[in-house]
Formats: sequence, structure tokens, C-alpha cells
Amino acid sequence: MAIRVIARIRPQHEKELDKEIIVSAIGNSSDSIHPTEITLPNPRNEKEIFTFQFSSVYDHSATQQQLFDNEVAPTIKHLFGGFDVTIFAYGSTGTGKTHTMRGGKSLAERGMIPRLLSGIFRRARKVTKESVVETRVKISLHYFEIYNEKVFDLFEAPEKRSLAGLPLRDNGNKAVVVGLTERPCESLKDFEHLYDQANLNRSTSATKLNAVSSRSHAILGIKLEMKTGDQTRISTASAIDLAGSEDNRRTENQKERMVESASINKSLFTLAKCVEAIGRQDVRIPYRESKMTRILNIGQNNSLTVMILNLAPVRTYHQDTLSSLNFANRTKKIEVREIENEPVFKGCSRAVPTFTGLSIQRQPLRPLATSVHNSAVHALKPSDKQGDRQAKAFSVYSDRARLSNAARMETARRSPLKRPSDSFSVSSRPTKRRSPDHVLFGPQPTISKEVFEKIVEDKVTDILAARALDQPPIAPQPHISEEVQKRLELLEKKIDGKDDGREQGLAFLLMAKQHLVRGEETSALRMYTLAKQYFPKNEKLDLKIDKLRVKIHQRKPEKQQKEPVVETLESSPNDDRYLVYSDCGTDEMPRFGHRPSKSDTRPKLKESDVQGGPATAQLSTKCSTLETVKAKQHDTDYEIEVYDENSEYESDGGFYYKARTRKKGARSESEQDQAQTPRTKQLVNIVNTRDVSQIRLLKGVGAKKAQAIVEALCGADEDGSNEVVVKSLSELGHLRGVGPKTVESMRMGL
Ligand SMILES: Nc1ncnc2c1ncn2[C@@H]1O[C@H](COP(=O)(O)OP(=O)(O)OP(=O)(O)O)[C@@H](O)[C@H]1O
Repeated sequence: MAIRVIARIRPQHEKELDKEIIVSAIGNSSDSIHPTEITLPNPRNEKEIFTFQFSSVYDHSATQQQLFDNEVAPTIKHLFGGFDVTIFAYGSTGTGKTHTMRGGKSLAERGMIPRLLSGIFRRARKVTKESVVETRVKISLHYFEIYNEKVFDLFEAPEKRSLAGLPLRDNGNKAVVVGLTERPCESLKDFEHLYDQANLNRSTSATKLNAVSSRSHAILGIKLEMKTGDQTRISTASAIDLAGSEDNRRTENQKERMVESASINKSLFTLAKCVEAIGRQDVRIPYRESKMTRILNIGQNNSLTVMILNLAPVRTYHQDTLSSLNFANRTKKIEVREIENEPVFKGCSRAVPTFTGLSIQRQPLRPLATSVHNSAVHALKPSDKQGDRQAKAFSVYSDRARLSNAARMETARRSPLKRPSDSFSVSSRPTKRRSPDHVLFGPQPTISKEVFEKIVEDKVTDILAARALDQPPIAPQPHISEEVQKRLELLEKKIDGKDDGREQGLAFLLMAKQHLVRGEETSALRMYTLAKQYFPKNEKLDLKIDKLRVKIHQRKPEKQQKEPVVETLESSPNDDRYLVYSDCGTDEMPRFGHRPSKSDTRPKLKESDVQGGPATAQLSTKCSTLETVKAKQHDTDYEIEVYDENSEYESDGGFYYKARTRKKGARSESEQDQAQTPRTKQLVNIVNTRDVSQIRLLKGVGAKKAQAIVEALCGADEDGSNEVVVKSLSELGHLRGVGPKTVESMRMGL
């Protein structure tokens, strides 16, 4: 079943009453009463209207009750049927995620989570009462947050937290949090008490966009154990309130908030990358790049998944709204294979804690699945191995299928005669159990020729590299061709595990694209040239570079008349991360951009330039979006994945786009006159080659630093007129990321 994506537009705040509303919920032509579409204008061309279609759309007038009845209540039946359920709220900051999931205190304002618990208790009572065979239902909770990439137990007071947070362990294809507290919960009252207390432990702060902004992703696990006769069935509902993406130009966040924001944005960016990779049916989905994606495990968690997309209606959020809509548009195409959790039989079931009041049951470092709690089952039944589940439980869902599915759901939702819980048809369960035979002899994932060749090539190069590592280090031999040299370097990076060459290359490509869109062709050329080393045999890239060179060459005389803008550089304390639209083909997705600080000498970008790539998801009202998106996806020659470069926050192999340059002519005379030894000259010459592959061979310089140096040398002006030539060691030491120590180490290594 595809992930059910529904959108909710929150009402305007009082402060927003003077702001223009640009997001509308509309019904399609066959049904104008129940909205299923969202429209908003293209930020670049207001006359153009984008339309996004979802399973359901709720506008400002929708109540919590309506949303719950239509979207969440039907999942309870599945939970009791032994299926796991995941409900998560997604949206940028201040769009109403916490309001939707947690809600207010009054009955009418209660959010999806308390209502879900209420529904679960109601059904538990019914099941217990009406079952022919004696049935007992036990409910327990775990609740944790991911704050700054660390997992904290929300049932534990903050002062008891360890700074490092709780560890994650892989258990099959899912990540589990080790050492979580599990609390028995016997009534709604218990729940309210536990939940309210735990929420006090959640990290929230005031930002400019939200007075009570969640600074963490909060994940509530509701474990249901249903004992019927001698069998126990365990299923889990995960209710997730994600932190919202933040554009820090608008939040005006300061240091601490910025670190949080970087972490939030990074994990959401990884989530977007995962969704994109799933859509492309990549072999590797980058789940591991953030804790949230490891835990959410979207597309592989075998649970019935509902995503509530929260949107703000006003223009202030225009770009964020478009970004969220594009993300949701991709997410709805993911198909999740729901798998019913198998019962544990008496005698081999694990000891289930007796629920006596609210006593804390601290688990002795035993893994607790966050979304699918079958670990115990697998551990206890040797015949029933992890492999019984298909490793890849997703596929791209065609729009056609989605529409029919959506239509089915929608019909069920609307029908006054049909109970809402029927809208998730149990008959639609694709798989219940798999026999081991299926795993042994069933269809194996097919590997394309290219992928296979790549695996073989990687393996061979790995072996060669391992052998090479056993050899004493030797200076690079001049007879090694440049290409081989570059490949070896890429290989080294991989062996070091420090860097993924492809990602770096992709980052350059992404930046090149962004420059191109802004008409900064020289910078784009520079980026393409930097990307070249990562894709040495890419003819398309060669062609692009050649074309761009010709183009720049042709307009050179016109360019030369322009005065380059150079500002003095001090420090850049305001650098931050924020989500920008890239223009990689049509499929816009949130990406990390770099905010030009006041003191930065990089080309100044207009806000609109940075934030709004061309709104390319031209999803016309009636047409099927998939074809459009697919067709336009190929506008871009590369699949861009990473643009993540802010080293102030973490060193994650990201990419620097910071060139610390000085004012022309600001060099001190003493530096210029400095006597240079042959070694110094050699070092300066190597640096001035601006060849990353050469520079990175210098002692104490890794790939990242070499790139940073080249970036700094390439100058900051769009037309490259501010390129820096290093003339002395002290000038070299002034480049970003290069201190005197590094210079000395480079020099001594020669
Ligand atoms: N449907 C709604 N009806 C009434 N008020 C709403 C609604 N949605 C959101 N709000 C209000 O908007 C404000 C922001 O909402 P909320 O805190 O839920 O946003 P959020 O998306 O969780 O933000 P963050 O990611 O920063 O935590 C709150 O004051 C909330 O009460």
C-alpha cells in the first residue's frame, strides 16, 4: 500500500491576518466538495499555478475530530489486526505539526495522539468484552526525542540523561533504540499523565516563527500486546512529530538555535534524499545518514503509514510550502508492504511485564524496535528468520494506481454509511507471512549490468587499494597518468571512509546548477570543472564544460566592463544552513544552501535567487503528475544528492563553499618580499596549480582541505576576476582552513 499522504492547511494566525493567502485547497472536477488538491502560485511566475494532488486535503476549517475520524481512526483496526502503524507530521516550522499530533488541552483541540490512544483503549475494551476466546490487551509506551542527532528518553528527566544519548542498534533492516524506558499504560488517564510529563522533557524553544518551536523529532511508540488463548500478538503504532525545517533567514536564530536548526534541517534533508532514492529505486537508500531516517525507516518499516503534511496558508511560507509539497509529492509514491506481525505462542513468548500502576520498567539494554516490534518473535522462533521479510518493501507507485487507491480511500472517507475504519481495506494487505521457501527461491532483487559492474570494479579496486596500503608510502610517480592518479585518490578517500567522492562530485554539480540558474556562468564552469575529477569519463559533463567555456568566452568583452564587487572579509558568524530549492530538473527538493554572510566575499545572492529556484514542479491541475515529473527529472544530467557544507556545525565530509579572500592589494609588503626557499616556492607552486589532486598530496591536507584551498584560490567573484594567487607562506596560511601549522606541515612534507 502506498504511503497515505494527506495535507492540512492551518488557519492564519492573528499576526498573519494582513498577509496574503496563497495556498488553497480545492476539490477536483468530479468532486468539488472534498478537497484533494492544493494550489499555490509559482514563486517565480505568479501567473503560473502549481497543483498538487493528495489523498485528502484539509483546509483551515477542518477540526481535529474530522482529521482523526478520517485519517487516523481507521488505522486502529489495523493495529489490532497485528499490523504496525506509523503516523507522522511533516512540515516546516510553525505550520501546525505539534498542534496536529499533540493538540491543545480542550476536548475539541486534542490532537491525533491522544485521540489515537483514546481509540485504542475503546477498541481494547470492545475486543476484551466481545471476544469468544478470552482476550487480554496490554498497552505500553515508549517516547523519545532525537535532539541534535542524539536520542533521549522522554520518560526520563533531562538531568538523568547521558550527554551522548541512547545508542541505536541495527536489528535486521530496522534501527532500534537501546535502553528505552517502557511504561505500561492502562487507561487514558495514565496516558495523559505520562504524556504530559514527558512533553515537559521535550526540547522546545521560541524562535521568531514559532513561540513554542519543537527543536527535536519526537517519537511515541504505542505497543499493543493482545493475548488470545495461548498466543500473543504484538504490534506498534508510532506517532511522530517531526521538527520543522527552518529557513534561518526568517527564524533569525542565534547560535544554539542554529545548531539545532542545522541538525533538524540535515535530518529532514536526509529524509528527502531517502525518499528521492526510493523513488529512483536506488540500490542504496541513505537511511544511515541521520538517526531520524534510520528510525523512521520510511518505505521499509512494513507498517501502514500516514503522513500528515502541515502547511501554512500565507505568502511568508511560500518557498517552504512548495518545498514541503514537493517532498510530499514524492512520498506518496512510495509503496510500503505492510506485514502482519506474527503471534508469539505460549511457552516461547517472552516475559511480558506485569502492569502494576505506573511503575517504571527500565529495560536492561534490550533492543526495542521503534516501529515494528517483532524482534522478540524472531528471536524466539529460530525457524522464523529475519530474512522472512522482504528486504526491500517499496516500489514506485504509479500515479494511476495511486489515484485509484486514493479514489477508493476517498470514497470510503466520504460515504456516510461506511465506517471510517473500513477505509483501510484489510483485503488490500499485500502479504501476511512469507515462508522460508519464498526467501530462498522467490524472486531475488535484480541487479542491473551497470550496478553489477560497479560492484565488481569497487571490489577489485578495494583489493588493490588494500594491497597498496601494505606497501611503504611512496611519492607519486610522475609516470602515473593523471586519470589513474585521480582514481587512486578517490579510492583512498573511500578506504579512509572519510569521504565519498561521488557525493563531493555531486555537490559540485549541484552548485554548478545553482550558479547556472542565477546566470553565474563562470562560477558554474568552475564548479563543473571541480566536479570533473569525480566523473572523469562523463562525456555529458565534458560537453557542458566546453559549451560553457565557449559561452563565457563569447561574452567576455561585455563582462570585462563590469566592476567586480569585493568586500572585506572578517569572520562569518552568521553563516547558517537553510533549505533552498535547487533547480535540478523539475523535482525540487529541499537542499542545504549557504547563506551569504555580510562579510562574505562570495557573490551576493538576492534572497529570491537563493531561496527560489525555478518552481519547476509544474503539476497541472488535471494531468498526471508522475509523467511530468519524470520527464523533467531528466532535465538534469545528474542525480544531485548533497549540498551540505557548513563545517561550523559538524564535520561530515561536507563541502565548503567558503572562500576567504582578502581585498585586492591588501597583502603586506613584508609577506611579498619574503625570501623564498626552493621548498617554499615548490609549495606555493603546487598550491597555485589549484589542482585538488595535487594539493591533497601535501602533508596534512586531506581531500576536504584541498578543496577548500582551491575554492579560496578560485576567488569569489562571479567572473573569476578576484582569483587569488598565493605568493608566500603567510598568504597561504591566511586561506580559509589553512593555519600556520598546516603550512608548516605541508612545507616539511615536501
Ligand atoms: N489547525 C490549527 N488550528 C489552530 N491553530 C493552529 C493550527 N495549526 C497550528 N496552529 C497554531 O499555530 C502555531 C504553530 O503550530 P505548531 O507549534 O503546532 O507548529 P509546528 O509545525 O509544530 O512548529 P515547529 O516545527 O516549530 O515545532 C501554534 O500556536 C498552534 O496552536
